This record gives sequence, structure tokens and C-alpha cells, in this order.
Amino acid sequence: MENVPVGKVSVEINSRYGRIKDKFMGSYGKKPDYYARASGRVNLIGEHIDYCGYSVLPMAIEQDVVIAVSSNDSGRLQLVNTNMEYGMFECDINDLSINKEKPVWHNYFLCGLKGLLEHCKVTSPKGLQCVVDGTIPKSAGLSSSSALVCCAALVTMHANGQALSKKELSDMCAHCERFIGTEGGGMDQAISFMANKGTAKLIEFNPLKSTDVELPEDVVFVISNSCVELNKAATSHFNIRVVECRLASQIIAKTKGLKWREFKRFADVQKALGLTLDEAVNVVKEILHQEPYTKEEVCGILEVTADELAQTSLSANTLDVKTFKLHDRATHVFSEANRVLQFKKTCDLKPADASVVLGNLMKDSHTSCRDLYQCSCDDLDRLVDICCQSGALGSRLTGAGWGGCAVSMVPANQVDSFIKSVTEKYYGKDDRLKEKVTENLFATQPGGGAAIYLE
Ligand SMILES: Nc1ncnc2c1ncn2[C@@H]1O[C@H](COP(=O)(O)OP(=O)(O)O)[C@@H](O)[C@H]1O
Ligand SMILES: CC(=O)N[C@H]1[C@@H](OP(=O)(O)O)O[C@H](CO)[C@H](O)[C@@H]1O
Repeated sequence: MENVPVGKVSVEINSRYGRIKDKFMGSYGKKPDYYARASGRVNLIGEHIDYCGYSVLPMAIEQDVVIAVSSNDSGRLQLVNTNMEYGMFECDINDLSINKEKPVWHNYFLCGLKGLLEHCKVTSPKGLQCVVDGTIPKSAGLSSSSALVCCAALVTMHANGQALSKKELSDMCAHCERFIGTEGGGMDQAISFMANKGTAKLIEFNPLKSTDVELPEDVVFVISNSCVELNKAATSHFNIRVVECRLASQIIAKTKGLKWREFKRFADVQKALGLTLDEAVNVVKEILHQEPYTKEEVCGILEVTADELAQTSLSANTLDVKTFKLHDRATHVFSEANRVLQFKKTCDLKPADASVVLGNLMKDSHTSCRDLYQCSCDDLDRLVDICCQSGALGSRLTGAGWGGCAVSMVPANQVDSFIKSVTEKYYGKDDRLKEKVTENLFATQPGGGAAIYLE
């Protein structure tokens, strides 16, 4: 079981770490004991299917969260952020409460801290003095929240002398990020810990497993931020999709004679019925009507009261949802899961037209996210169209959607003209956007995962 690596950092050479150290010295009057980092990620394909139990295909990006830390016996947690947008925070480390009503930044740190302490049954936790520095654009679908949760868990583990493997940390962080209120899958945390520089990963669940995916050498992946922000935990869009998938899987299970209460994810229903993904898409057509389902209709099919449905299938911020688009969400998930496997197979077999096949899979994924899953937005659709017009072989929203980033696969010899064209057509038209193009439009390579650094 592989553990998070421990390496060396030179604050004299690495100016960012030098600034973090200065902030630490200025805040606490001492040097940090060590630094921890956890990376953000870009999902190349496989959107909104990890919480349905299906494999996804992300890669880590170089942008990350770094936490400088010193532990003590004060019984206090002290947080300072290098970004003035986020305030300071302090609390009793033995009295951690996470208010789901307000997903303020330090609550994400508390998710990782609380999750690790509970998982390892730490009885007298070390006090922590921390400086947090993040370079991942927030609420942009690049997993800034998970990087913060994962980095906080890593700091807590190291400070309290615990030793969890990357897989244990990934599973634990996928679970404890849900303390914030969102019912996400485990993709972000898995790639943040298990990434290896130079390769994308196929992340499989139950059991958690990561496999290298060698990307074609003649293409480059470029991230472009629509600059429309949606905070997952502050809205219900995300959790409504999770519930629609859960209800669809339970109705399919019940209609096919299974004990539906035992099922929450499409992958488990597909497996129990012994279906291929193509057969599962046909079962959706056979069982679910295309029109939205009312809550009453769902209760009738499952033979439960509204209260019982709340218990078996809903979440706090989805209790008042009236209609559910079960057919379209289910069709997206099964078809997207298929596209992930086709993407991986194409990368492995390297056919002559690999980049065309991969590009088309990305385009089909965006179309499905936009039309069936309805997790895009006008600006993001416009950005994806501009990327395709600018020379991308494929382009699609990445991450939760409803804003955030697109990822484009561009021929390596056309990256400069691509960036110039997207800059003019998307960012150049808006004064608010044109100043920050370089942080919102950038080529990326598969980055490494979480690490601990000593000076
Ligand atoms: N550098 C950071 N410092 C403190 N909090 C951060 C930082 N980056 C992200 N966050 C927290 O994570 C939240 C974004 O989470 P979310 O909306 O789920 O987007 P994402 O797609 O980036 O995970 C921010 O609103 C903030 O509370
Ligand atoms: C922490 C969390 O909930 N992350 C979920 C979210 O990612 P981002 O909001 O893009 O970080 O949406 C994607 C959609 O593919 C996955 O479901 C993932 O599990």
C-alpha cells in the first residue's frame, strides 16, 4: 500500500514556498515544521458518474493547495490564508463543528481534519498552526475544494503520527468532504493522492483502483475557465443530480424485481442485472418515460410515502424538489460510462486516428452533459463552441459544470494559434475577463499527486 511521498523543498529557490514561509513567520513568529501539498485535477472524460459507481479519467494539474504547518500541544487550530479573500480562523481542536448552512472556507479544512481524527480514532489531537495557499481557480470544476480537504487531512495525519496509504486517504477524504453537504463521488480525492506526473489515470471504484492512461503525444490539453462560478455546497444543483440518479436506479431495480432499497447507484443495479452498458441504456428506454417524474409518481412506483422517500433517497437540500428527469440523467450516465471505457481503450491501442476518436468522445460527452444532464450553462457552451472553432479536436465542460472550466484537446502544433483565437473570441470581448487570461486559459500536463515537503 503506497504512502504519500516525503521530499525536500528549497524555500530559497521556490519563491512561492518562500512567500508561504514568510507569511508563516509573520503570523506565528516561528518557522513551519513542514509543508503539505494536494493537487487540483482536470477530468478528461467521465462526468457525474463517479457517484454512480463508474470509472472516470482525470489527471492532476500543477495548481494545488499548499499548507505550511507547525504542531503543538495547545489544543487549538489556527488557520491563516495567504489570500485576503479568506479570513483567519481559530477554534478548539477538540470541538470541531461544520455548519452545512454556510460553506465558508475553513469548513473544508475542518472536513479533512475531523475526518482524519475520527478515522484514526486520535484521542488527544495535536494543536495546529497553519498557513494555507491555493493556486487552483475556485468553483471552476478543477477541484479546489477537494484539494483543500485532502491537504488538511494529510497535515492532520502527519502531525498526529498516523500513516494511512494513498488509497485509505482517498477513500477517507471522499467520505469526509460530504460533511460540507455535497454528495460527491471519490474522483477528486483519488486523483489528488494517486496522481503520477506524466500520466492520466483511470480511476475505478469499489474497490478504489488507479491505472495509468498514456495520452497521445501529438496533442495537448488546454483548460479554459468560463469564469462563471457555482459553489457546489452553496447550491442544490449538484445534489439534485445525485438524487435523480439514485431514484432512477431504485425504480429500475424495483421494476426488475430486485430489493430496490439495497441500491443507490446505477453501477450496482447494472451488475445485479448482469447488463452491459449498452443493454443498460436500452433498459432505461424500456422502463423510464422521457417526461419528468413527479414526486408523487416516484412514491407510487416505489410504494412509499413522501417521508419514507426522504429517508431512503433524498438529502437535506433536495427535500423540496418536485420533479425528476430520470430518463435523461440515466441515459447520460450509462452512455458516459461507455465513453470513458472507449477513451481508455483508444489510448491503449493507439489507432492511427486516435486523436480524432478521442476528440469526438469529448464532444459527445459535452453534448450529453449539456442536453441530457443539463449541467452546463450558456457561457460554458459558448466557450466550448469557440474552442472547437479555434482548432480543438474535442472540447467539453470539466467537473461539476453549471460554470467553471472546459477542457480541450488541441494538436500540439496548434496550441499557440488555439490560445490566441480563444483569447480573442471569449476573453477579449469582456473587460472583466481580459486582464486575467493567463490564469484562466492554460495548457496543462499530467501532474503529480499529494506530497509532504521538509526544508
Ligand atoms: N485557496 C483556498 N483557500 C481557502 N479556501 C479555498 C481555496 N480554494 C478553494 N477553497 C474553498 O473551496 C470552495 C470551492 O469549492 P467548490 O465550489 O466545490 O468548487 P471546486 O470545483 O473548485 O471544488 C471555495 O468557495 C472556498 O470555500
Ligand atoms: C467533491 C465533489 O463532490 N466532487 C465532484 C464534483 O467535482 P468538482 O465540483 O468539479 O470538484 O463533480 C464531479 C462531476 O464529475 C464529480 O462528481 C466529483 O466527485
